Amino acid sequence: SAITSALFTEVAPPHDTSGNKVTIVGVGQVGMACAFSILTQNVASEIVLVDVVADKLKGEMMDLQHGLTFMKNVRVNASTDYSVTANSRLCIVTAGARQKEGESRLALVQRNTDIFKGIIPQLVKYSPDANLLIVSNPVDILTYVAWKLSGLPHNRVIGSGTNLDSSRFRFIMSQRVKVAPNSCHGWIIGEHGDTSVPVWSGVNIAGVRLRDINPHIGTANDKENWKDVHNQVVQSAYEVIKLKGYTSWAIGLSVGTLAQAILRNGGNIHAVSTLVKGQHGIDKEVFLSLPCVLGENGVTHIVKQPLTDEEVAMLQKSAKLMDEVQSNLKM
Ligand SMILES: NC(=O)c1ccc[n+]([C@@H]2O[C@H](COP(=O)([O-])OP(=O)(O)OC[C@H]3O[C@@H](n4cnc5c(N)ncnc54)[C@H](O)[C@@H]3O)[C@@H](O)[C@H]2O)c1
Ligand SMILES: O=C1C[C@](c2ccsc2)(c2cccc(Nc3ccc(F)cc3)n2)NC(=O)[C@H]1Sc1ccccc1Cl
Repeated sequence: SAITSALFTEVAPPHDTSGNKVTIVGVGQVGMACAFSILTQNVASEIVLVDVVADKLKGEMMDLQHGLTFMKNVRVNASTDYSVTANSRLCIVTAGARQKEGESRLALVQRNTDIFKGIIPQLVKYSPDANLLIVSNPVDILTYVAWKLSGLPHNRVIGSGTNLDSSRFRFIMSQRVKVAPNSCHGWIIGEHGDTSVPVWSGVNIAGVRLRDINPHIGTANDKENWKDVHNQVVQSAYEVIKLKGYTSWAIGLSVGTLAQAILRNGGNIHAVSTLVKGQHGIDKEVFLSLPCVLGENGVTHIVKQPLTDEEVAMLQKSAKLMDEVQSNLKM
């Protein structure tokens, strides 16, 4: 235009894509909480939103764009056409149908698997070198589905897994101990949701294991009933659903932290869903959460936690059930 040609002398053609591009598929409650968390944590230089509902997609894009004067160097774009996602370093998938009251997990899985058939191949077509971060539920099975549909190496297909479960556990623990949640340490592993596995031997404050103080911690005959902390992780998820109808802020902050570890090649360790075949005697191709080292090549290491026979048995039970569900899926 007359103004820009009066204003600028072009020196070189600007690149139309930036180095730290993150795509988020699904601009529902979770997807937008992830977008806002990534925006405010300065994780990406460009955020691209994709959804099938064009009006909602454009509205969410505009609403974020109107706040960019308060941010430093980040751009926001959106389209229902996947070409807008080209050269993303990380693609986060929150798309899918929400669990309906009383809906069986298997019904939800097939519905979301069918949705993934239209998403995952498109993401890989335009960003073959990206990491995929799956959030949609049931997240462990859908991370397996995404891996199979993507053809990517399994280390670059990650599920948010028990990262949210673990953050709820640490918060609830912090309320008991009355110190900051990030000073309370504990790892929930295995299958995300109702059947997750708390590793009581690792629950600690400043490296002091609570089990060394209370040897019965996590068992039925523990006077302080610490097992209830894990029960509350599950109950609180249902309570939030009952109170507000969905969950968003905690999962959004969790995904922002995972994105930061991946995009900054941080080497941070998080409980995320990864291919666990060969770990803890699991011989099936299933994705469960274990403490993983995260960087720009996805999951580079899995921490070999010493587990009790009971903890191993719970992981193997989840692995068996998920393998059965996966074998019944029409991919
Ligand atoms: N892993 C976790 O810890 C965790 C936590 C909370 C929610 N979730 C899951 O995240 C998912 C999203 O939850 P929500 O509350 O945001 O649901 P939502 O219904 O608010 O949003 C889902 C979005 O996906 C979009 N969508 C549907 N089909 C699509 C397609 N083919 N392509 C692109 N977009 C599509 C919808 O238009 C909608 O905007 C659910 O599966 C939920 O269970 C996971
Ligand atoms: O995985 C989800 C999806 C869910 C959810 C909640 C209870 S079971 C699944 C979620 C998000 C959005 C919609 C719904 N709907 C819904 C869930 C259960 C139900 F019976 C009816 C509707 N649920 N909300 C969540 O916080 C997370 S984390 C979570 C869930 C169960 C145990 C422990 C954890 Cl850490």
